[in-house]
Amino acid sequence: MTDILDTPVATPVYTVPQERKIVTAVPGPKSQELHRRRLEVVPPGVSSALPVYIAKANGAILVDVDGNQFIDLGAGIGVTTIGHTEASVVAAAAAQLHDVTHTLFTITPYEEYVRVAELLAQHTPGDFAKRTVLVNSGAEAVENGVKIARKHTGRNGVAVLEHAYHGRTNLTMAMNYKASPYATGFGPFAGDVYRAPNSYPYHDGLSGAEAAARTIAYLEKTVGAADLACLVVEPIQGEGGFVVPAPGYLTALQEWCTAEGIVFIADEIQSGMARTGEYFASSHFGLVPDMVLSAKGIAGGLPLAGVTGRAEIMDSAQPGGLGGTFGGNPVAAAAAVAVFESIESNDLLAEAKRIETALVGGLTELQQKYDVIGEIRGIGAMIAIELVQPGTASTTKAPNSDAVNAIVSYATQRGVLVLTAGTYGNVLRFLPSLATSDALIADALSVIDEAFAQL
Ligand SMILES: Cc1ncc(COP(=O)(O)O)c(CNCCCC(=O)O)c1O
Repeated sequence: MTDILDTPVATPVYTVPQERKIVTAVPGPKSQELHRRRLEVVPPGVSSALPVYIAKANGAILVDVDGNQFIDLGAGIGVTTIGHTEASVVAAAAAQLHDVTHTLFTITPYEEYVRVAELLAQHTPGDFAKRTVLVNSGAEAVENGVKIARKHTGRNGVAVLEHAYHGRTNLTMAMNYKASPYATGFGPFAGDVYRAPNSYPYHDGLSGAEAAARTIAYLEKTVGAADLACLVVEPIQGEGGFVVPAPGYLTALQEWCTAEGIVFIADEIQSGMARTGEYFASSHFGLVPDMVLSAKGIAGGLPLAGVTGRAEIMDSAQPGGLGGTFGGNPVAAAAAVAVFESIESNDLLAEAKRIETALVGGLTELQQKYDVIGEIRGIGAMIAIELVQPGTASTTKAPNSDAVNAIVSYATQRGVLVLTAGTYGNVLRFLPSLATSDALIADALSVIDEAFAQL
């Protein structure tokens, strides 16, 4: 039998040369003109990390209106995981646009929604009956996961972890750890949300069992299991800085939840959909969540999110209790089917592992040169470096956000788009699409090497 790794993966055909190219100042003149227009009609609350206006995107490359080409190491914060304008996604969405663009699934359903629910049942961890409700955004998925857990348990309490991020709606703002810029001034916030210490091995030095005992003790004292509907956990914390918990931490939390009748919800909105080399990061930790939340990469750039859970939990919601006008839109659902098919046909789980090797190898070389690189962490194509003040990597590990900002600025001027993260803004995160070649990663890291040398 041919090993899947021996199966030739089709060489993708790109519509944009996969190379970095800077031909004007960044931002260029056309971007600057567009920015002037934007300031007249878009509030500053909608900020842009890099105010260059993108005219085309394909594979791992963004092309701005001035003809500059950027290596995109952010994928729109983990959305274009299989590559920008991936051919099969474009074809599936285009075909669907000609057939059905909208009916509202809760009025007259259509197959694409059902097919996505079947694929999520197949690829989320756990061999049991599952149900999925499709919505439009990650925060909407979190909101629906919480309300279904509350209905199922008859309890109100929502437990979350330090350094978590879950969205920008009223409930999810209350669930986030960092207030600014997401929540400042936007209160009052939803109640019955209880935040406990997480596992952050680089800083706490705790084993998974020790960190889990701390989390559980905190929740038992501040709210009590009997009042908790759910515990919502990112297997790898995204906006919090790609914090990978200590081995055993997450399964210890899940065991406690199971024993106490608390719904364990894995927020896989940033870590899911092949990003880490598994369909869902939970699999790396032996987790079988009661509910898995998906979004971002699921539809290749189109807005779609899923709440997938044990049938007996999901079926707690009364008929008509779940829905929304655009939830599971046919075009987004068709794109999602193409994403799942592309992950299989192009062996993208292996590509994520390839990218981990390329990124970790290159970043390890940089860490040997620059002592401000405190830790390299992450899994698959979800890798980050935490930057610390010089000389503190093995002592206080004091955050160094100035270095992060200087590196991002240097890199973007030279055609490499890399994103920040972390509660203290001192994390550089790498979320490249799985279409990013080793050569592009090496080129991008050479620019980041120059940036470190300039610090
Ligand atoms: C784990 C996790 N859960 C939930 C969400 C929220 O998903 P939405 O699709 O942005 O609502 C996210 C979104 N993270 C990026 C936010 C970007 C921004 O708003 O500036 C996440 O990472």
